[in-house]
Amino acid sequence: MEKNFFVKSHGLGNEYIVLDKENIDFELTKKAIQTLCNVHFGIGSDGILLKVPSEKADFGLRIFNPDGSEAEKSGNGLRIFCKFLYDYGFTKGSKEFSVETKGGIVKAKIEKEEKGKAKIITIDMGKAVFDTDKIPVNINDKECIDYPLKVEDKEFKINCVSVGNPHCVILVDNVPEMFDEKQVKKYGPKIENNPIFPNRTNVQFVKVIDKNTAEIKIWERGAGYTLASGSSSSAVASVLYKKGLTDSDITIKMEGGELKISLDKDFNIKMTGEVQEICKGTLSEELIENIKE
Ligand SMILES: N[C@H](CCC[C@H](N)C(=O)O)C(=O)O
Repeated sequence: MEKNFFVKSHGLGNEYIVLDKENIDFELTKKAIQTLCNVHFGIGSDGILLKVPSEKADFGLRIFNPDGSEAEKSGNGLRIFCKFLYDYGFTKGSKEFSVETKGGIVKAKIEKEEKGKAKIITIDMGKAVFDTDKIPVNINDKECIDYPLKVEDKEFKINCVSVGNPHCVILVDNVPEMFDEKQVKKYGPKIENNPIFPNRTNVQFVKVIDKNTAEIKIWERGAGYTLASGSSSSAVASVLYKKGLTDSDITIKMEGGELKISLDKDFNIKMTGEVQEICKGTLSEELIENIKE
């Protein structure tokens, strides 16, 4: 692989740049991440996936948001990373392997390939956790379900969960006006940065369609409005199942496409969906010089 080789892929329109730490000759600083993710000064992306060594799993992954912050988990990011590992020969043909993330070790399975390239991937996203001290959410209650949160002129009933990264799930049935991109972009950051979330949070606005289908709009921590999110889909499915609003197998519909989520009775999550490579190449010397400044 050439020095500073990169691949850019997307999972349902939520795109990432993949880099291999052993193959780049610059530090992935906050400035480097922000530049690479910027569509004008860099490649443009919803985040960076950095392949790193692991002692505990077959592979290691660090996930960075465009604002430079590090995420514990990313569902689309994991599917994109596992496609990269399989397509570029790192798994030596194996279709099942493990990946260590900041939010725990996950198992991956290449479900479907076409011409030797991974197309559909299932990720065991780990277990949904509702304990407020583990999410974390700074409120006195042990769990944060239907908790009233005032945000400017609105009061939301929030449901918080961690799937490795923190999520704040809001059903729109009593705030139907919130199922709208403009409204999500207005209130999303105010919730993301609310002081009850010491590590900030991802935010989802949810419309339940039936017992096996929900539709969501997403405001991501450190990334903003995105067309799809695997960890958000996992978080929403867990909250809806816990509240008895849906069954344990659910399709989450998003602007960028849909993901299949299945839960067991202990809230262990499986997520299945497509991934597509967009482009690959090497970062130019001039870009790297700018990043290093
Ligand atoms: N912004 C998220 C990470 C990426 C999540 C999303 N892209 C996904 O597919 O899960 C966070 O800071 O927790």
